[in-house]
Amino acid sequence: MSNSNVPIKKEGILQNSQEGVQNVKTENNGDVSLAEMESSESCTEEVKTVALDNNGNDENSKENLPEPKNKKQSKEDKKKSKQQKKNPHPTEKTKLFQKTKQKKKENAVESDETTKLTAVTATVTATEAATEAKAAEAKNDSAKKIKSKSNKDLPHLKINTKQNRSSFLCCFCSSKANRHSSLTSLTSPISECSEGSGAPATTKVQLDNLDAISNITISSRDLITAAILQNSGNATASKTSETTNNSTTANNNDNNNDNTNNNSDSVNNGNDINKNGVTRTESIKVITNFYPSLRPKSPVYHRTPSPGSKYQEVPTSEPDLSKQPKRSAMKGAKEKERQKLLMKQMQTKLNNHLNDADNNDDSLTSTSLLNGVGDGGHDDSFISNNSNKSHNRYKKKTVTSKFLLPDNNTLADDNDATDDDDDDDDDDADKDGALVSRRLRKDRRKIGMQLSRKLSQRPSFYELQEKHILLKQTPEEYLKNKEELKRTLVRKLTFRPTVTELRERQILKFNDYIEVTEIEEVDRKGDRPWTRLTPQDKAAIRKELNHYKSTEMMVHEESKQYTSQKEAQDIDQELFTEYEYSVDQLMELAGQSCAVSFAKSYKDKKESDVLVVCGPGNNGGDGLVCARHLKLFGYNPAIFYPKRTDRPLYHNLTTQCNKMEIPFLEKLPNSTEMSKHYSVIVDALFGFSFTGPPRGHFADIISSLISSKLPILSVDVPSGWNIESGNPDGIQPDVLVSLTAPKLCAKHFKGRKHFLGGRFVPPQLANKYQLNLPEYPGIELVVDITDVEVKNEL
Ligand SMILES: NC(=O)C1=CN([C@@H]2O[C@H](COP(=O)(O)OP(=O)(O)OC[C@H]3O[C@@H](n4cnc5c(N)ncnc54)[C@H](O)[C@@H]3O)[C@@H](O)[C@H]2O)[C@@H](O)CC1
Ligand SMILES: [K+]
Repeated sequence: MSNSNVPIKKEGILQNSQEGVQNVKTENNGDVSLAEMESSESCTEEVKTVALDNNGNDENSKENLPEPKNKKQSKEDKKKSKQQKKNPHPTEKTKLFQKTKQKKKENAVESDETTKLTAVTATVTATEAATEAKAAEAKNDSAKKIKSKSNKDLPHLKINTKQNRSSFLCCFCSSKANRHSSLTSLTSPISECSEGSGAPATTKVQLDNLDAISNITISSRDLITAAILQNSGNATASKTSETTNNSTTANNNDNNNDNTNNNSDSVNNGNDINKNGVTRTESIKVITNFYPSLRPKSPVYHRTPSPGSKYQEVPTSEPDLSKQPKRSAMKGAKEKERQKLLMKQMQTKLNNHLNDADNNDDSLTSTSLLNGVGDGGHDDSFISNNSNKSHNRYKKKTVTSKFLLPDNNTLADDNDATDDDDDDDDDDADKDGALVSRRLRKDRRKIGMQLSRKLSQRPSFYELQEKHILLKQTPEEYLKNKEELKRTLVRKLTFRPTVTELRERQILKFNDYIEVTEIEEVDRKGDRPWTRLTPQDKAAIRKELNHYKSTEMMVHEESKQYTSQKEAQDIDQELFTEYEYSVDQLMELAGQSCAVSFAKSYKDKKESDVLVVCGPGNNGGDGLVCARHLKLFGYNPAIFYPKRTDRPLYHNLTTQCNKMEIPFLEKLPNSTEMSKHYSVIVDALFGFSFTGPPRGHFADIISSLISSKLPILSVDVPSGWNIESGNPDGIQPDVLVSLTAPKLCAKHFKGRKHFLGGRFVPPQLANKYQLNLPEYPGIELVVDITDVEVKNEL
């Protein structure tokens, strides 16, 4: 059975190269040829692949070209080909080639001492010497073709120079120590391995060229691919090696007849066995970081050369597909609980760490990072900083770590599998560990700041109470406060004033009783139906009522001859509305009537000073007009006008007084000064619209007027009097000038003179309201009614 029929794809796994990528290749001619791809600084990330078809041929090479070579190598190959043509003895050629490569390898060791390598174990067996000549010829032909092609166009191994870890394992020395030595010094010939004594000379030639493949980095994906392929290849080789030893040898002989197939097979079939019984095996052990399940549980790579056997058995190990993860990657029902638990642990640990000094690396290294707590916890791997070895293995996860967790015991299994390999990288692990520590510290600070900021933004206790999230009081306290409030209100109700007290304070006003008397029936049927009362009808009704009230009706004695305040206001409004008088007209006549009454009353006080006190209403306007006429009559008036009105009428009246050089007092003199400077006071504060007790400063003004003891002439109504009942404690004017008609309160006037002014009331209106006004004598504007019995006052 020919191994060439097994489509095995192999990649040279190299690491950490800054110099480029190189390829290892064997030939079926028994001689080991190394096709080195030229190193180039510009292609540190370049990926070179080898793609093989099912026949084991290189798909990338349409012409099945051999491995690419640089010019220098091509020249060397040319020389070797020439030498082979001249002296086709394979042994001498191999020796020369080995010497050359040994020198190159030593130079590479000096220039690349700091390079890290992980894992590649390769054993290559050579074919029989009889086929070397033919293979050399084929190689020579291939090298010529390569000259015309660039390296990029040639078939190549897929090698990524990204830094990563892998294991390099010597198949000849399966022991830990020797593997270690092979890893740390890949450039040294494998023949130096003490336990690789079983390796034939041809193998030494192959491994001597490993210096060219040192220090090359591959990606994780490549490592995984290589691991899978390598494992399958090893398995295939192991299964077939024992049973097909002889046939394999024959097959190799067949392959020698085809140079192109030889080239491919030499790369592909690392487990091929030549007829000398030397096993050609490459073993690659790859430790992947992201797919632990792909790793063999017990990675044992044995080379167990059987005595007398021509091949080497390499046991393989399959990935344990039945292995279950410790935590489910799916978001299950318990996922939230698990996340809560992790968050609790994280917060506890963070609080402890935040209290520690930032430069305390030891405390940091006692923590672990947990990935993906916030996003579902898909990655449950932990990093334990107690072990620097683990840092290196998990450094990629550290970059994406988000939270700290106090857990460092989850790497037991992984460490078991990699302890031996990680011993080789202690120095690197220290550096990586420092990086991880800094990263951890940075993440920890960032998380700490975020949490601190969130904590600082949390609502306070009182805010929660205001938002009714937290109850301000317990239910018991609420009921207790409610009962207390109820008792307080009931106690206050018991202290409320009685009806009598409210009546005394004039808060409640109502009649104590109603007297009902029987009267004779009155026929009120008219000649025509009453639909709308005319003013004459109203006047007739009012007259009838007044007559009835004054003669027959059993009413209060004071109400028999006087009308109400309401009636006086109605007459006033009717003058303005029905008779279309203006206020100016009536006010001028009213004021003039007051001045005439003043002159009639105080004939001996001409040229004396008169204080005219004006209020805010029309009664005050009457006072302004009176003052102007007093000025004209020869008196010396002064006006105190504390509350002025902005209406044009009053503005004009004020202006007129000013033009008449009547002074306006800014301040009312006290009673003493008032009595000293003035002879008479004209009271024009309030008229018939006054209600209630005087408000504001008017009470003091009225008191001052009373205290002055000066004679007071009141316009229409003594200010501060109740329009119907008067005020015995108020102003007691010397002269009262009633306008239009005497008001009910005029009954209480006990002064010296009582005049009726306002000779402007139309007779119809007087008749309407049954005023029974006295006749004005002659052309007088006023009539003295001091001694006249007034029957119908307003
Ligand atoms: N048809 C008539 O009888 C005429 C009446 N005239 C005069 O107009 C007067 C009526 O004028 P008004 O209707 O403007 O009334 P008032 O001149 O009597 O005064 C009303 C003003 O006094 C204020 N006031 C009322 N009660 C108060 C209180 N307790 N404390 C403090 N301020 C109080 C009111 O707020 C209002 O500004 C009559 O008395 C008379 O002097 C004349 O001007 C023309 C014709
Ligand atoms: K008055």
